[in-house]
Amino acid sequence: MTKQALLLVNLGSPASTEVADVRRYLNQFLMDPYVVDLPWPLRRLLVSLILIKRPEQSAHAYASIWWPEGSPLVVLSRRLQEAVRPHWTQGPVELAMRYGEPSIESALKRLAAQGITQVTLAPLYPQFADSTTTTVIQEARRVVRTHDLGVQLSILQPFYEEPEYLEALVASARSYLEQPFDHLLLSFHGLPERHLHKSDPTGAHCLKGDDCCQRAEGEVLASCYRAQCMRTAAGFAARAGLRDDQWSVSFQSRLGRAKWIEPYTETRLDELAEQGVKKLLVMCPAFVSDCIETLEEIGDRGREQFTEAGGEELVLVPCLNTHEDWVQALVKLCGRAPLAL
Ligand SMILES: C=CC1=C(C)c2cc3[nH]c(cc4nc(cc5[nH]c(cc1n2)c(C)c5CCC(=O)O)C(CCC(=O)O)=C4C)c(C)c3C=C
Ligand SMILES: [Fe+2]
Ligand SMILES: [Fe+2]
Repeated sequence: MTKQALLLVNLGSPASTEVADVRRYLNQFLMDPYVVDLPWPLRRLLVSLILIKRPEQSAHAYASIWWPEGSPLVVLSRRLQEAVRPHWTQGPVELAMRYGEPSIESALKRLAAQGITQVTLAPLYPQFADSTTTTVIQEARRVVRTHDLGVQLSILQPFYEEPEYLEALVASARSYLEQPFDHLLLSFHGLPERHLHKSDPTGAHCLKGDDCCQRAEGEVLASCYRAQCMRTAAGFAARAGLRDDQWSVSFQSRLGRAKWIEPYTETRLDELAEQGVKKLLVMCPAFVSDCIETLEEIGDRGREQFTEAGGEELVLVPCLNTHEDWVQALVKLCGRAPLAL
């Protein structure tokens, strides 16, 4: 029987916390036209400006969360790969990173060298964005085409409101939700507003009115990152049995001067402390593996900001990582991935 390989793809990290490695990683990441979506000369100029100070700051942040085995994101992704292996019986399970190593190119070439012709590509992002999902798919297609690998791709679709994903999220958070808390903040990675307008197929829906994301359906929902985040949050809250006043949504990791989607996590942390929230739970459902954005931005800086603003305790709920229910969910979702045209 023809083997069906599974290729899990996460974002990637620098090779080490050395400033030079962080600069190389940030350059590859930010020069991706799906991430900084400006014409090449402007993108080159802007990224070069960012690369003056950012590598040093980011290297410092990475050093504060780095594990003896390496970057948490890469280590946790490897552990996920190992956990998925025994359940994916159709063929080999490979892991790649969109930026840095192991690359999508090396993983696909390795599979093709084993005679694999069918690959299920799994971008590990629950919500769709050009800067995550599209760039992974395009890179995989480029590699297959350029190296004439003769590989046919099936592609895991954004799973932001798939019951298996939401139920795994609830199971992974259960022990935290059972303890007393004042509020749950669901903090998603942010996105420049411009990216939403670009992927809005109607050109007239996104960011029009306070409830455009709640109203999004069909092709608008399929391409709106913010609307998908709202669906994840509402689906999670309903399954976890939370009242509407017990939770809210925010967006973190803003970079540069452009307007990013709101509300900003930084603003919400101050507001919640001012409103008298003492014990705050924070979950980050845009990330399936803990990484610098969860461990450092929320777990370190966010915690400090919240307590300085008057809060008492910020508890970071771990990402899905290798939770058993998530492993089972991922295998099921990947098993249903449609063949790409
Ligand atoms: C224009 C810049 C960025 C966009 C757009 C963006 C979208 C985006 N990113 C993730 C997931 C992750 N991002 C991570 C780190 C990270 N992101 C940016 C910038 C943009 N992201 C930078 C510069 C960095 C590096 C860290 C830093 O210098 O601050 C990570 C973690 C990587 C790690 O090694 O731990 C993840 C994961 C999503 C889901 C997303 C769009 C929705
Ligand atoms: Fe990012
Ligand atoms: Fe939208």
